[in-house]
Amino acid sequence: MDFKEYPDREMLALSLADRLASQLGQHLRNSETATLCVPGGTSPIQVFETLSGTDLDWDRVTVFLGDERWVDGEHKRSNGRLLRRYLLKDKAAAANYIDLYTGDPQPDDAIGALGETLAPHLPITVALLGMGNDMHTASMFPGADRLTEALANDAPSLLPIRSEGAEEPRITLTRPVLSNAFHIHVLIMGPEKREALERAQKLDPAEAPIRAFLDQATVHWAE
Ligand SMILES: O=C1O[C@H](COP(=O)(O)O)[C@@H](O)[C@H](O)[C@H]1O
Repeated sequence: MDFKEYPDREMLALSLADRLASQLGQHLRNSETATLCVPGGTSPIQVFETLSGTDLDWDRVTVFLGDERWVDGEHKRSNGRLLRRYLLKDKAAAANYIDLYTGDPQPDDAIGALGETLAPHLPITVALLGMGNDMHTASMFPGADRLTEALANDAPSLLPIRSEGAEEPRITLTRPVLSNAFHIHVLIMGPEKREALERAQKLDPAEAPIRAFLDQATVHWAE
C-alpha cells in the first residue's frame, strides 16, 4: 500500500484531483475513452469540486459511482445527488454519466440492465474509493448479506446488497470489477479513519472489505 499524508484537506483535494485528472488524461492519449469510478458519502466533496474545474476531454470520460443508496435521486442520502452537485458541473458537465439509481422498486430489479450498460466501459481507468469507520468500501459492509459474493473472483460487476450498517438497500460494484481498475485510490480523512485503516490492514476482507484493495491502492489521508 502506498500511503500519502497531506498537511491539510485542501492540499489533499488539490493534489488528488490533479493525480486523477492526469491518469485519465494519460489514458486518453492512447485510448478513445476513459472511465472514472467515484465514491459517494461526504469525504469526496472538495476533490469533486476541484476536479470539476479541471481541463480534460471530459466528453470522452464516462463517470459512475462505485455504489448507490436505493433512494430517489433528489433524496439527501443519494450519492448521485452529491455527484451532480459537486462533480458533474463546470468542465466535468461534459462527461458521460451512468446513474446507478434506475427508479426500480429494488436494486435487485436493476442489476441486469445496469450490468449491460456498464460492460462497454470496463475495465475502469481510475477508481476512487472511500471508506467508512467500519472499514466498508463502496457498499461492501462487514456483515452485509451478499458480501461473500461481492468479494468473490467470479462476482458479477454489480450486486444488490443489504446490511444493518446501511440505512437503505444498496447497489454496489464488486471486488473484481473495482480491483481490475488500472489505478486505485482511497480517500480518507480524520483520525478515526486512519485508525480504521490501520485495523483493516491486519484483517481479512470479510471483516474489513477495504482490505481487498489496499495492496494495489494509493491511500490519501489528511487530518
Ligand atoms: O455509505 C457510504 O459511505 C462511504 C464512506 O462515506 P464517508 O461519508 O465516510 O466519506 C462511501 O465511500 C460510500 O460511497 C457511501 O455509499
